[in-house]
Parts: sequence; structure tokens; C-alpha cells
Amino acid sequence: MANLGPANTAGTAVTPTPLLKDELDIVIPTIRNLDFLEMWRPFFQPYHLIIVQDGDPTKTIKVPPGFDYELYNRNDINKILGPRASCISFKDSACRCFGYMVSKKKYIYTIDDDCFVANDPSGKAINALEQHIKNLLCPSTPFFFNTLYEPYREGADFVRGYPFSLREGVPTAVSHGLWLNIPDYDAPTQLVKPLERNTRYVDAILTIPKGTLFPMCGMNLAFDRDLIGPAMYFGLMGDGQPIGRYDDMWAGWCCKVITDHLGLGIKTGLPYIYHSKASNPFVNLRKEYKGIFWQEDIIPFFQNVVLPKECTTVQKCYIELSKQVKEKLSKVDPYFDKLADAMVTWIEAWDELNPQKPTTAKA
Ligand SMILES: O=c1ccn([C@@H]2O[C@H](COP(=O)(O)OP(=O)(O)O[C@H]3O[C@@H](CO)[C@H](O)[C@H]3O)[C@@H](O)[C@H]2O)c(=O)[nH]1
Ligand SMILES: [Mn+2]
Repeated sequence: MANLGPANTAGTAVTPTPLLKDELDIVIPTIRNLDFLEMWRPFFQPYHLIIVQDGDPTKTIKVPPGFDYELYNRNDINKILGPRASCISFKDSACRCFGYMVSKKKYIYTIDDDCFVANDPSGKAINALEQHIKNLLCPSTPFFFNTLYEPYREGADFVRGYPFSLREGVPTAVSHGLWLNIPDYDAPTQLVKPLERNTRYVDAILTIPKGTLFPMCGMNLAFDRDLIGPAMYFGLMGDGQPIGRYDDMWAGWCCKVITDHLGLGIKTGLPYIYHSKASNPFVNLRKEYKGIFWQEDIIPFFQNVVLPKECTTVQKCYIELSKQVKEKLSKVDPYFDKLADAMVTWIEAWDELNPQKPTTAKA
């Protein structure tokens, strides 16, 4: 049985010219010391880190030496955003989206601090960041499913019957990676299957077809800020909120309806990381339980979202989405009225910190 990780990266040389070294930030939400970075050093050291310290701002987070980083705690967020800081969650990994907003780079990779380097079946340490970058730099194929999976990979291609008119693909906005060892299960599944570990390494990358939603996990995720950044709001979660652990899910549903509308792609599959720590299923159940029944209304809402053709930028799409959330989901719970307002606040804050031309799909 192959040792799928965590890998031993000691002595692994830093790749001489890391891809997108000056165009990508790594965003890490944390309440812990960041010793996990030691294992990622060969792959992460050349990149700039944005650390979003959650919880008690007086606590000192230790970052291993040799990394180039900026760190923001709750005091910094309040100082930078003023009243708009209310849209950034507290005491939930959703706080990570502040890092997306303050970044000045084109690409973001976000990873949890209990995610380590995995091994592929040959026992080789997986440079997850490099694979995400490859995923983002090559097109997606949302309009017609390629049965041999990612056609742009070495040793693969479009299969017979695939329309040539569609083989150019569309720009990739999101690369969604997976996890060995502790899978991202919801609390009920975790409770029923406490010992289940994911040992299945599937060597595939898939474009998620247009019109299909998916459950986006924030543990091992990369995206193009210019193409979809303003839609990567991780919602109102954690302290003072009736729900948690639906931060990445909400962002994923918003992103998918917007990328479908703007003709962009989202991929899932490789790379894998090794997720080491299962969070407490009982605590997770308390955070998730409203979401488990609310989502039976939320998913049909997103499945029926229609964005007008005048919505030609991510910001316009997102503001339109917030109006529809307020109109159609507030009857599920008053929380969605608050969330819709927070979505607008997020865009206002994003545009204030990123005063450039609105994100236009045809990049
Ligand atoms: O209050 C908090 C708690 C944690 N963090 C940081 O967020 C990530 C994830 O924390 P953890 O690994 O403990 O929790 P998981 O349940 O494994 O997280 C995954 O589940 C989903 C939560 O929405 C999401 O897909 C994953 O994050 C760590 O870096 C913690 O340090 C925090 O910032 N604030
Ligand atoms: Mn975890």
C-alpha cells in the first residue's frame, strides 16, 4: 500500500523558477502557530503569504523563519475596513476572505494550517501549489464533457466526437483541490464514520459542467482574483451567527452561478493535500445543523438563479445575486437578509481596497 503522506519534504530543493512567484499570494486563516509551513517550505518559500489571524488578536502567532508574509489580526481588519469590517467573520475560517481582499496579486492559493504535503501513489511529494497553478493556467471545458477528463494534460486529449469549435475552452477561474486522510465530511457523516480515511488517490482533473453546482471546500483552493475574486466572499459565519462551516460552500455556489454566467470554468480534482486533523464532529454539528436543512432551499435557489445580460462584471453579478438572496431567501430565515446586506458591504470594501476597473469576464 503506497504511503500517501504526509510526505517527507526535508531536503527537497526549491524549484529554481517557481511559477507565478510574483503573481500569487498564499492566504492562511489561523488560530495556531504555523509550524505546518516547515513541510511546505520547498514549495511555499518563494511566495508571499497573507496570514489572517482569527480569534484573540493579542495572541502571538509564530511563523517559521524565512517566509515573506503579512499578518492581519482582528484589530487590523477593523482598522482597515472600519464599519465594513462587520462583513468579515470572526472565530471561523471564513475570515480568510479578508486575505483575498487585501492581496494585490492576480492569483490566490488558500490552505488550512492542518493540511500537509501528500504523496502521490509513487511516493513522490505533491507540490499542490504547482498543480493548482497549472490548472488555472490552462482552459476549462464547461460546455461539453470530455470523457477522458482534463484534455490539456500530458498524455490526454479531446476524445472523438468532441466538437472542435469548443476545444479552445474558456478561462479557468477556480481550481478546487482534494484531501487524503481526513475527508471534508459534514458532521453527521463524520459521526457515523469516525474512522473513515480517504486513501483513494484519483489521478483526474475535471471541469465542473455548466449548470452544475458543487460543494466547494476552502482547505485546498486556488483562484484567479481578476476573474472571480469579488465573488469569493465567505459569508457571515462563526461568532454571533446562526451557522458555521458553510463559508466555502456559500462562496462556491455564488462563484459557480457567476462563472457559468460569465463563461468561465471551475475545475476539481488534483492536487491532493494530506488533511491531518478532524475537527470535533459535535462542535461541527452545532455549527452546521441549520445549514443542513436550509440548504434544501438554498440549492434550488442557486439552481434557478438567472443573471441579466447587463451583469457583465463579477461585481454587478454579485450585487444582483445579493438582491435575489434578499428577495427569495429571507423567507427561509432573517439571517439571509443580513447576509444579503453583508454581500453588498463586501463588494463596497473590495472596490475600495481594489480601485481598478471592475472585473470583466472576457479577460
Ligand atoms: O475559529 C476558527 C477555527 C479555525 N480557523 C482556521 O481555519 C482552518 C480550518 O480549521 P480546522 O482545520 O480546525 O477545521 P476544519 O473543519 O478541518 O476546516 C475545514 O472545514 C471547513 C470549515 O468551514 C472548511 O472547508 C475547512 O476550513 C485552520 O487553518 C484553522 O486554523 C480559524 O481561522 N478560525
Ligand atoms: Mn482541518
